[in-house]
Amino acid sequence: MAFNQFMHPRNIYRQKPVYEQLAREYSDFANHVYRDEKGKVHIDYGDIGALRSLTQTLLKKDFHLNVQIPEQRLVPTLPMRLNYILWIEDLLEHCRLCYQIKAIDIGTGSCAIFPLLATTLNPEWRFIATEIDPINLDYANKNVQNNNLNNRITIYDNHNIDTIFKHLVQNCHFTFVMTNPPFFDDTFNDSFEDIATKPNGHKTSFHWRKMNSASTDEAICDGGELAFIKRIMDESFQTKKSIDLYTVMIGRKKTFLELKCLLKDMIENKTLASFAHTELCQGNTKRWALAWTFDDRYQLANSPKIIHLKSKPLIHYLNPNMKCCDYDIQSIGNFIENLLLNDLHIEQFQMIKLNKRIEFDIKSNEANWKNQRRKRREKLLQESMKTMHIDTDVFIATGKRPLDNDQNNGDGQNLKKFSQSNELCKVNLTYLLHCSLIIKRDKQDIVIKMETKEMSQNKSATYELLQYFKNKLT
Ligand SMILES: C[S@@+](CC[C@H](N)C(=O)[O-])C[C@H]1O[C@@H](n2cnc3c(N)ncnc32)[C@H](O)[C@@H]1O
Repeated sequence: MAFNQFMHPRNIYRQKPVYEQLAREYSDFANHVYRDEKGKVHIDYGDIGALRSLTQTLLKKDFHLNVQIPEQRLVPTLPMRLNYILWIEDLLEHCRLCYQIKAIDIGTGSCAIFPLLATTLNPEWRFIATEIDPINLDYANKNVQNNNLNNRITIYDNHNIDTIFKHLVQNCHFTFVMTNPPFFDDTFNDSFEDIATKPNGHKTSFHWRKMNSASTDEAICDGGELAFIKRIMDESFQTKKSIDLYTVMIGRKKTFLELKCLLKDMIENKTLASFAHTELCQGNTKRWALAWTFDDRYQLANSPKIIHLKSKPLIHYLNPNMKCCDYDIQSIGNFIENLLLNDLHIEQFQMIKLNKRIEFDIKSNEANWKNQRRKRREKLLQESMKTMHIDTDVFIATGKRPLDNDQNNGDGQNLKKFSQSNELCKVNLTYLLHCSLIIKRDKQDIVIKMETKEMSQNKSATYELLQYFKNKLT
């Protein structure tokens, strides 16, 4: 379950469900579990019946949703679908889109999983959910009715209609569009592979098509997901601000990178206001999502995202002749704690003192470690002006001194931007910086080891903070 730690922070399935307990409570699910030689309960991830039962059972247990999924139709994996919905919630929060939320789900499947989950989590939201497959349409309608959601979710038969969604938007405004599009090209040459963990714990790579019960309509469209999403993009250029946010879930990294480049070009050509992207992680599977908008009130570029950062630990050997504090783990830990609190004003950190090491977990949305040299220069300048009896108020009030250059102005703006995003990130739980810092011995030496953690928006903040500590720990 390599990627579970990168699931959305509000995803309840970061904690894997306990199959033994589920089997005790739900008899249908109990038919699909087995015990290994140590007595631990598992399901066979290669058995579509078991996966179907798992999704139905979790929908019932965790969301009180009663759902039927027919054989020969796609079985949605719940944690991944939930990741996508939670990211959309973040985007709406970021854009302050809170009222009268009306959405379109393109290709809702038999389960109508996105509208059912999203309206259960957000009692104000309403959906039009489209489908072309007759069996899916039938089941989606029943699933909506059986859960008494027909006043909030409308299933729409898109069959025989050439456009994907733009016909729904005439004289209507929607808050967002979402879709998990059909993924395969009709040439059947797509090698869309997932990595699965066998019950014995070994990893195996398998061809997804052999593993899922999806019908041809569900899984295949001309040109695969890339062509389908390009059609959505084309239509979005006709509907523009009639929909606040356009979002898509993507199955292949290659498609994601190509679409991201397209969106970047559109931003450069000023045909689009902004766009955002994120990773959606579950178990051993990773998907991607993109969002774009034509409305420049919504600054998607600095919206919350989850990126799986493969980071190498940064290790720094401390100088035994350091003057700032004693060369022992306790003193260095206290010195760093003091810097975090009183110099960097970071309040979101934990310090754990263990027998032979001290560990910190640090989160921040303020980059106060930046521009330390400039800050020192400013302080010195102010002090020297005071002794020269020059009125420093003018400079301090405007933030401009004769020595200031564009770089300095830019940095000031950056700091402001970070503190603004602080407000937003409280809800979304992503940070400008999230890292661990460990102080420990390596033979005779003391080292600090820093590593970027999952809620960090990028890796550079960890490098910068290490640089800051290096300058202080002399
Ligand atoms: C990959 S499935 C996704 C199903 C569901 N949303 C989920 O995430 O499990 C894609 C769905 O899109 C439907 N579909 C394909 N082309 C469509 C179109 N032009 N309009 C609406 N739905 C379409 C398929 O029938 C299929 O159910």
